[in-house]
Amino acid sequence: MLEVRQVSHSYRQRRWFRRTDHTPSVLTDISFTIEKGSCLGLLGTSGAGKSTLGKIILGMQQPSQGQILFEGQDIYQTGRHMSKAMRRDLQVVFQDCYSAVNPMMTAAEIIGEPLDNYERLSFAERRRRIGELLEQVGLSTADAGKRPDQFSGGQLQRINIARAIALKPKLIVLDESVSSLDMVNQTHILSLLAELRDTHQLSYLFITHDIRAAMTLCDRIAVMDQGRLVQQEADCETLIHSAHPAVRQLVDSILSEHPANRLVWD
Ligand SMILES: Nc1ncnc2c1ncn2[C@@H]1O[C@H](COP(=O)(O)OP(=O)(O)OP(=O)(O)O)[C@@H](O)[C@H]1O
Repeated sequence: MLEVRQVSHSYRQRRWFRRTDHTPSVLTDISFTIEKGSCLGLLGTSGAGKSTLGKIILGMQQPSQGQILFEGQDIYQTGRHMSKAMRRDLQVVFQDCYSAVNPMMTAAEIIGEPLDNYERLSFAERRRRIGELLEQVGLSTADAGKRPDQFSGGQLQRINIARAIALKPKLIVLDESVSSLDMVNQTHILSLLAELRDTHQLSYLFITHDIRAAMTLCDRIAVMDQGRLVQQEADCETLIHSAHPAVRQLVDSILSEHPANRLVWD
């Protein structure tokens, strides 16, 4: 469904009285595919280039080189912006659930926004769809009139997920979508995402630095280091025992949280 083909990128820096400069390469020759109904975890430490790649896949940043093929079509083929139909099929859920919403809007207005942009629904149908979406993400129709400050972080992320699935997209980029939540909420949102993937045949690109979360949700995990894809595995055991320093760093960062694996100083 999605093919990232030999993508490289460096940001341009505009300077006064000088030609535009290119910064060093942020992404180098990245290739992978995501099949329908599957979830690829994109892991890497801070600055590895994960969010840049997410933006490129979402049509927000044209890559310096390479192609993003969505259902066989290059999303940048018509210039700098992707078509409206493709934008509908590609949605995103960001890490910061509070800044992703307008604090003055109600849950119904937030979830209803993409419906208003893409579909001409009657008042009753719009209301029915919003109620259905709220229930799909584990909230209730009674929450429709509440504003963001009346929800917990976990509940508000559910509203963001409801907005992302409102148009029945084919692929959702989850950019650190559970990272700011506590462990209990993380677990709930991860199982909600798994349930939605199965019922709607959704595909996910799950961007994270948390290998545990990735192993919970993803069928395959790709690890990035300094703009390069250094390992891609479907089998968690193989990944856990990888000798690559970038993978080891991610694996060791979770193991050290377990008391039995902590260093003991005499
Ligand atoms: N708009 C920009 N202009 C110039 N450089 C940028 C821009 N956005 C990101 N970068 C640089 O690109 C590199 C990769 O950043 P990116 O945000 O993609 O990494 P990341 O893996 O998502 O990191 P994090 O996990 O901290 O969000 C970094 O060195 C960053 O400074």
